[in-house]
Amino acid sequence: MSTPVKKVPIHLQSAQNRLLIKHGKVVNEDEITEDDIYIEDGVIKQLGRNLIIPGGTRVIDARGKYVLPGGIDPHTHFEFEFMGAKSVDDFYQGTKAAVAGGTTMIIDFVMPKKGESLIDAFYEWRQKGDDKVCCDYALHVGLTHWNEQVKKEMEALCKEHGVNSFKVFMAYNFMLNDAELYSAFDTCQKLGAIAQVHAENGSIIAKNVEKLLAKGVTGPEGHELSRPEEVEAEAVNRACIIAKQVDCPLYIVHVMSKSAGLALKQACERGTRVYGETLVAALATDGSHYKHECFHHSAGHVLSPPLRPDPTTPQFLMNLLAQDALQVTGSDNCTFNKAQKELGKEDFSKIPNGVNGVEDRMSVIWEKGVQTGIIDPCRFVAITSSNAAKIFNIFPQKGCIAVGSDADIVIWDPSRTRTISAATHHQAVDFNIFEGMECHGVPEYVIVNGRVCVDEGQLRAVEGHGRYVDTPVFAPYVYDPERVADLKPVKNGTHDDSLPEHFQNKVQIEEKVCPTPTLPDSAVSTPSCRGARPEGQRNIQDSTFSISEDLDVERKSCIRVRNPPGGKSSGFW
Ligand SMILES: NC(=O)NCCC(=O)O
Ligand SMILES: [Zn+2]
Repeated sequence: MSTPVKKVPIHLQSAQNRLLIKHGKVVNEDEITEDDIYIEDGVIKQLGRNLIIPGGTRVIDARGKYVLPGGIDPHTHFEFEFMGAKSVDDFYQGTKAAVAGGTTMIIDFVMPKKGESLIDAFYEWRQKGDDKVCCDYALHVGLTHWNEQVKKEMEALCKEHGVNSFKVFMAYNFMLNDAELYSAFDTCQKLGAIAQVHAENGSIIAKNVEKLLAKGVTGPEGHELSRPEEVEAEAVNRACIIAKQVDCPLYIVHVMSKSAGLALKQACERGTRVYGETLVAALATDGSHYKHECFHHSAGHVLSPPLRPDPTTPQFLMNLLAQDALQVTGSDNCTFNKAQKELGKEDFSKIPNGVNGVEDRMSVIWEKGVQTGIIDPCRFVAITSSNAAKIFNIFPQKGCIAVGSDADIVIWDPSRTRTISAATHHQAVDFNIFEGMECHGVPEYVIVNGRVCVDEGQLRAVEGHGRYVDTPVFAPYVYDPERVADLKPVKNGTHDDSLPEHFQNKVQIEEKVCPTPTLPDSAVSTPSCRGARPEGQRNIQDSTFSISEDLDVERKSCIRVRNPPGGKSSGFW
């Protein structure tokens, strides 16, 4: 376990804002190149061979290693009050663990209580996250009820708070009915947002739970029995049909079963704009654990939708990822300790739902996907970072190794192995669903916004080092895929203080909101005004020399960017 590192005042930070990564194999979603990477002030400034760089730059030798974009985990629940308990990984512990495993950005879910203002809940989440995050983060917002006020607040969240995704639930006691789903999707479409869906038929589940408990089935095995896979598949299908009526792009979170994956694939073939996320849990474990004699073991695996009893499910889902029938992997990290899981000791329906995964996602997916030969390293990058960055409209700032992109980078040693255990992981939770799994692929260095946060395997995460990142509406990869061919990131060359071409192509620039934007329009990147950030905190190290001094990240943040609405299409990869 590492010791937590507290925020270091700017004047005491040591000089290490310049890094050169040499001799590695640079993996992007579309190609592998043998380039060196020069990083300064948190941004990739040069990519290529024989780079001319300033003296005093730290050099990391990545010979024999892959150099990957840092992972983006688009599905976490840190410090989340749910089913009578609060998840034990907070934004510090959770993002620290993320970084330890090679993830450099997470997207968490703001979850308003039923009837609560969405904006109030958003601020509550910012308060929980801003000072604690060890890596960048963004927020989706849950719609736990539906009315005109919600609609208004969705608009404000999109226009003023950098939110472009809203999650609706078809299960739990805050689920929406079909008419409400229709209105929520319609609103998302008009705003240029993405609708996310927890797809399970909540009414069927409630009846099944009643029946099972009446029959005396009270243990964790009842969890999967009450939510069989057709109950998931039916909801996926229904959500797709509803979304298609209003032409709303849809993102199905945590696809956990073969039937649900196939329902999604078929909807896509029928012309629905739908993207699918599966979980690392679903790719590496299965429902056999619900039959384990130890309550803590079986309850430790309870999440919704459940792991499936069919042991061929994990490989089936990996194949769907390989075929691009699914596009994204998340963790749905929502961790409850053994004592909290005991809330459901007498009744499986009261076991707080959720498992770990934010730390182990990268290694486990490498093991089950690349090591087995089902996917190659490029596809690994696509499903662990680039596709999420595209869907949530932060590509190529994130999810990409290109000139002008954030220096969120993992140097990955495919020849080393590690064995996962709750005894050695960095998460707060006292259980690990991947206990004992040996994984090839270890992050030897993890660079977060230009700072080396895992250094030769040693975790040096910094509380508060991350920023809130806006996710602008009308993601071209979702709303305007025909234009995507023009949005190629710059894969070599030097940052010359002007906006990299790929950013120019991508965005319409709109100066507003912040009082003193002094940066020229040409030097704009995607993140926009973020609140509650002390002046200077983003500058991670002292610097007396810069080859591109004009690109001041703090000032850069004061210009908003917005993507224009575009045409429609049924798919983009
Ligand atoms: N998935 C789960 O079981 N817990 C987290 C909440 C949710 O995503 O449904
Ligand atoms: Zn979730």
